[in-house]
Amino acid sequence: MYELTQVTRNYQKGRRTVSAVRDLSLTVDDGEWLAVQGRTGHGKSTLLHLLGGLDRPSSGSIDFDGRDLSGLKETQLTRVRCESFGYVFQTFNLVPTLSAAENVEAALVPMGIRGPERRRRVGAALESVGLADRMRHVPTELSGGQQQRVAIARAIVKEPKVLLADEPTGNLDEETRDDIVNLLEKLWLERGLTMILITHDSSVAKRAQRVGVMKNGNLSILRDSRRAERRRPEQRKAVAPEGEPEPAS
Ligand SMILES: Nc1ncnc2c1ncn2[C@@H]1O[C@H](COP(=O)(O)OP(=O)(O)OP(=O)(O)O)[C@@H](O)[C@H]1O
Repeated sequence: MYELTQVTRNYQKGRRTVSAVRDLSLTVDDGEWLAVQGRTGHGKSTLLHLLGGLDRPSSGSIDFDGRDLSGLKETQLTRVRCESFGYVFQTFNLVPTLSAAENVEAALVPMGIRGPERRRRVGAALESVGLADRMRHVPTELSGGQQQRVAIARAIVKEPKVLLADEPTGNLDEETRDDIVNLLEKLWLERGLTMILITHDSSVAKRAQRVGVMKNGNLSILRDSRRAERRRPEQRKAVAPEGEPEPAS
């Protein structure tokens, strides 16, 4: 799915060059769930933006399903973003004047999906996040957890291959956090998504198949239970103790 080779993303801060991501090489399997932890300012969001085609590397390549994202023209990249990637953010990023259904629908407009098919997909997406009865509510009429569910519906309504989530539970209380992680896991399993999730919360990260830590722009893998899970998927939740760091692969 993803093959990152020696990816670096530099930013200019006055005269100083900051390498937010530095010489990072990483492979992400089709259908895997990778959690990324790390202290603030160590490049997690920058990595997620690069994976989602929202930003381009200063050097190195990001191969996604056989295409180097860094070499695509803007129109091609927009298309890949639109069709293949769903995004979920800490602050939900819903349009305040639009209803839940309209917020979800907005993701389908650039894809040219119209009429009854659009309505069907919006209804199904809101139903799959448990909000079929809140379609006409605007964000201020919804709780934080419900707003994040709308944002998740907006991400999955496109039927993307990849779900990229930046601190999706960062603004939620513990109980709501667990509900949202359960929902993300259900969608990941049901839809065969590749899921890459940034979190400061170890109790969220431990639910993933693979956990990495970003430090100074590079990623070290702390735990990898993909092989064990492939053998015994029904025991997924039973696998897991944290291991020693090893280089990203
Ligand atoms: N657009 C930008 N322009 C300049 N510097 C940036 C930009 N985006 C990120 N940086 C810098 O790159 C470094 C990594 O930032 P990034 O947001 O990726 O970290 P992070 O690990 O996601 O942090 P947090 O947990 O606080 O979100 C920081 O030093 C940040 O100031």
